[in-house]
Amino acid sequence: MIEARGLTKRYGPKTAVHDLSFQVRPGSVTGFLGPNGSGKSTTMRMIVGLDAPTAGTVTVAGRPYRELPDAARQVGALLDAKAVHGGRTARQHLLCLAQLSGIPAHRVDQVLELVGLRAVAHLRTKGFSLGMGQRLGIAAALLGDPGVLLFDEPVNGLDPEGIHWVRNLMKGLAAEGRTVFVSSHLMSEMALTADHLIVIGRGQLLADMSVEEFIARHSTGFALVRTPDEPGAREKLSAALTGAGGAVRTEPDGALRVTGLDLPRISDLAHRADVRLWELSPHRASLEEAYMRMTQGAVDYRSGYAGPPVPGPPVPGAPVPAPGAYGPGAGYPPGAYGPGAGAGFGPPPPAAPAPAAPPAPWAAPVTPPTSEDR
Ligand SMILES: Nc1ncnc2c1ncn2[C@@H]1O[C@H](COP(=O)(O)OP(=O)(O)OP(=O)(O)O)[C@@H](O)[C@H]1O
Repeated sequence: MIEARGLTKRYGPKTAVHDLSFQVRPGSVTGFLGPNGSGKSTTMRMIVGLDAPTAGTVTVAGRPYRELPDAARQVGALLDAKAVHGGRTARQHLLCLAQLSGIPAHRVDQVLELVGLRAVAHLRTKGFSLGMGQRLGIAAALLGDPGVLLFDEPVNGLDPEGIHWVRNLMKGLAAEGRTVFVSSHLMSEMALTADHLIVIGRGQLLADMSVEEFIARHSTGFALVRTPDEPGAREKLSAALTGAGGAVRTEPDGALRVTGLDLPRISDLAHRADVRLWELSPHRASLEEAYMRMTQGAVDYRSGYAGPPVPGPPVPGAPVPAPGAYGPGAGYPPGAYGPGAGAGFGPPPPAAPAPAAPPAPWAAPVTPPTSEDR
């Protein structure tokens, strides 16, 4: 188990991690999610003693990493796959690490096989592709057969087959009872890989819950309501909906996004307010959208292109939804989207976790690089 308490890291005036407290438990994959620069790598570095906390503590199996007896056999980490001496072969690189930690040489061949690099073990790592480098980093993390594993963005640079392999590897390691902590900035990836999520933004904890709970809380239904472009129509409807207990926001395209009221009620309220409707359709927020909404105030680096619509500001006069307005029970009643619930209902939530993959054949062969790569 990994346990952080009030963990804080400041670099001069910059607070990279602020008062983080969480536990990462054995037997499951815990996803560590946050936008770029949110403090994931800093947190992981503090877990393995590469950075000292400014305040607070973080322990592995009850002790700070540096006080762990035989730490290399207890904790394995992939933090920076590029931190490899390019002049060494993959096997030499792992042998050096093994010797430093008193790990027998035969374990090197085991992990090379496990990560699918056996065929290229004799090649210098400077010719390795990004994906091969990631596999080598994963092999290094597995060398000591540790009970606690940390992976910082392990699918970076991997092709779909490699991503699938990493996913199964993480799940397999957790199924063996290990503690698996894996960072990513992709909610969609974590929804498929992790059992539990720790979400941070600007170094602070935003969510700590199971993936199931995250889905239950954030994949709530909402209705999109569109009125003709008549003066005051939208405002009149918005007032009627909020008066009836709905939460209303304006989408960038002018549609109203309504939670807390079912479709027939919205229709009745519109009728009573004498507002015509051009659209009344049910939707579900995707997990990616929920994650973006959760972290949008905590993004350090934003592109000029705003991307897909994130809910806009509340309609003038409409109350801002209370915390939890989008939470359990705030959307349509269970089954409102189910079979037979009505025509024109939207698609199911797109990012629901996939069924567990069958036991993984972890070793996946890698194509050796061409001579140009070397
Ligand atoms: N050694 C350092 N000196 C100064 N600032 C640092 C240092 N390391 C990290 N930071 C800053 O701390 C913040 C958190 O960085 P960190 O690398 O931990 O984030 P991250 O969530 O891992 O980001 P990414 O997903 O982009 O890797 C950033 O603003 C970063 O610039």
